[in-house]
Amino acid sequence: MQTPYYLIDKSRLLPNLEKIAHLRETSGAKALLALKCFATWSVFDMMSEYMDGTTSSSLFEVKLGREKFPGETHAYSVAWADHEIDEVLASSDKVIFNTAAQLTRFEEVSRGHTRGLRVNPGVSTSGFDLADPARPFSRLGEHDPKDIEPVLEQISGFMFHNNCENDDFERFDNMLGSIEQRFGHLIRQMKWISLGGGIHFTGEGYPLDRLAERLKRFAGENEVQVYLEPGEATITNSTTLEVTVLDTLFNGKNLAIVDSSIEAHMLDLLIYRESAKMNESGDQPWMICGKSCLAGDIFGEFNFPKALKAGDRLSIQDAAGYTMVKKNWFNGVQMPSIAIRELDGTERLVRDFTYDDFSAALS
Ligand SMILES: Cc1ncc(COP(=O)(O)O)c(C=O)c1O
Ligand SMILES: NCCCCNCC[C@H](N)C(=O)O
Repeated sequence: MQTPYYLIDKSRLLPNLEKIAHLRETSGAKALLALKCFATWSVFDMMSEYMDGTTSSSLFEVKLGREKFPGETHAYSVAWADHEIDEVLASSDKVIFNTAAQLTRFEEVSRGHTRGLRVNPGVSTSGFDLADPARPFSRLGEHDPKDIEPVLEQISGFMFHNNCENDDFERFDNMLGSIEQRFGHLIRQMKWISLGGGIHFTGEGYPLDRLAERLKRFAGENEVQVYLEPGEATITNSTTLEVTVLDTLFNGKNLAIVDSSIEAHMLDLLIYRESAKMNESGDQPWMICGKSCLAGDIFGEFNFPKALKAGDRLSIQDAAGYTMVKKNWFNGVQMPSIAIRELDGTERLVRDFTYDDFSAALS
């Protein structure tokens, strides 16, 4: 297959899905895939056997969830536009408003639909200001019980999303405790509560059964159906970005230029200033660089067993979350195709991109 391409390996996706299924069974919580993180629908048939549906951040994600992923479709957006709301309602099972003002604005048109409100608990686990829903002056949800009380009658659920790559169960437990302390009297008047995404419960060594027990207790004590919205936890470590070395040079360090671009194909790494991951080792350090014009288009520095040369194939690990949904045509760099490795080891191409797609993205 011609590089670059994202390779979704079902045998690496499966263990995550099995953990999700275990959590659902033992806790009673429902799990919705957060499409903002991963929306490559060619594997939705498999994922939907282990999950309850999808949640969204826009009208188009709502429509994709409804069209491609069997099960429940939750519709959330930071703000719905007047011209969107009819389609949002037609394609969703629940609509979640970000503010009481949006709920009020669309109260009449959404009457009869299952409705919820995003609540911002004011605490989060994000180490990144950029991804911290509880950052100062956050626009993400209502934070004051006084502003929520007047609209309580119109809703049956809340959505909290305040975790970010949180692999620390104690921290999750404490934060849920503080949510109960501050909003418990309101939660107990609801039928369902979504606790959002950002819990790294599919990670190695995560105490899944303690999480299940905590969620079950939360659901029981508050008499609510719990939902989780895992994005990253669902697809972590399932996918690689397959690239080829196009050129090498030396400028104080060994540099290899590959047929991909961090800015175009793994943008989150650049945004959050993180290195890509590679399963390589050896005593030869190489900097792996992208082919866009951006000086800092660098995937990271890795050790290899021998010198790299043009034509070498490399696999960049953990390339599913917030990659394919954010890929772009910067510099007109060839957009990676998407391929799937089936459970029997066979690989098939499910999407490739051509000059026509590049041209059609603009006018
Ligand atoms: C409301 C909501 N739910 C779920 C998620 C998914 O988070 P993660 O991919 O970290 O699990 C996000 C991330 O932005 C979110 O904002
Ligand atoms: N790896 C660096 C942090 C990634 C942040 N995750 C994506 C966004 C997140 N779900 C959010 O709540 O904004």
